Amino acid sequence: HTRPTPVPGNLTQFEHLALSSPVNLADGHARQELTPGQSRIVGELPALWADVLARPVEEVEAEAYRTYFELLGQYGHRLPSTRVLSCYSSSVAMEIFARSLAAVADTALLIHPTFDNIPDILRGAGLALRPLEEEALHGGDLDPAVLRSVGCVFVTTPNNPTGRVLAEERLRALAAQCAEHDVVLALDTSFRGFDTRAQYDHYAVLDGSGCRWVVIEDTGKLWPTLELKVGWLVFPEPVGLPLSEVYSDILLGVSPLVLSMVRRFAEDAAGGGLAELHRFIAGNRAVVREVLAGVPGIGFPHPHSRGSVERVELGARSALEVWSALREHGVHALPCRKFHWADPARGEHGLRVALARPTSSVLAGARALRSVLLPG
Ligand SMILES: N=C(N)NC[C@@H](O)CC(=O)C(=O)O
Repeated sequence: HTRPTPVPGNLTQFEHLALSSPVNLADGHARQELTPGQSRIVGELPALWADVLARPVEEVEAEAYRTYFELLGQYGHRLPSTRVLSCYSSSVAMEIFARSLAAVADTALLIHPTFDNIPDILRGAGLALRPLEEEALHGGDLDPAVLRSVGCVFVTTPNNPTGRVLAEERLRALAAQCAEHDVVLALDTSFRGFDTRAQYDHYAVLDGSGCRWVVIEDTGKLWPTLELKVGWLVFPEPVGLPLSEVYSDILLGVSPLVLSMVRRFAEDAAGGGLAELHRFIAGNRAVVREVLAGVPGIGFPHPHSRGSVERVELGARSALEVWSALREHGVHALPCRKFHWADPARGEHGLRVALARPTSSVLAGARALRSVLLPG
């Protein structure tokens, strides 16, 4: 008699359960097959190892973030005031940011919904949180009374799991409000690689705004690099946060081999790989929508999302019950309850499906979901 698995307490624990499952459509990490160009880079790793041994690490690091940032339209790293700190992952970067922010502020205004490790990390650093609904963020200026009550506005863009992108004009207006109220503006841009609408030069806008800002960039969601990735903390000096000091508590630096591999993947992406990835993800999104078409009560609340995840609304069905039924088929998706960190009930009927997977896995998972939704 096996003990029933307790319901995981956060999204990453759901994802951990999925790691060894036959069809893992839970986490937002890239698990599609390597392209031929990417496979060739894997074959180059021994040569890259020798190459980085012969070069200064700061040169390898600058080459990596320049190539990656400029692949995605971001040129502000060239500004003399810009600092870039390389971290083992975007969540490590987030932890460093949270500890630094907590040294100078006690409350953050955080986009809602979003991936729950963000509020968990911010609260873990002792910060109180207020939710910023997407509609309010995209709708126009924020309420000055709210801005006066927080030390930071934190926005995930493109957002997870909605795919909603902060448009350039909205970023400009938000940064101006943050400058006016001396509120730190923080952006988590982990999904920007999937959406060209998120690839206008954010740094040009931020640098011109006069506000204090921090951007977290992430290479880990785009390419299937077995968790070999970099999270970058990007900010202007002075930013009024002890980022460098807290960084030095956590690490000295990331592997130059990983930096160099990221640079090569970014070069391959610039040579056509990124457009191919977008087509691949769009194809997998179409598979999910086609297989589930016609199932009563099913909805796709984010029709314009281009991110590597798709939220499916299940009508009156409980996402947790569907998640359990899917597990019987060896398939894992992600119940959306915990994305709604300030109002979990709004995630009760949502299920997120990962799209950065082999198309055969997406097809198998969507078919299993259809069979669970249409029993008999
Ligand atoms: N440090 C954590 N918790 N990592 C998981 C996170 O990367 C997964 C994610 O962002 C997503 O599945 O959308």
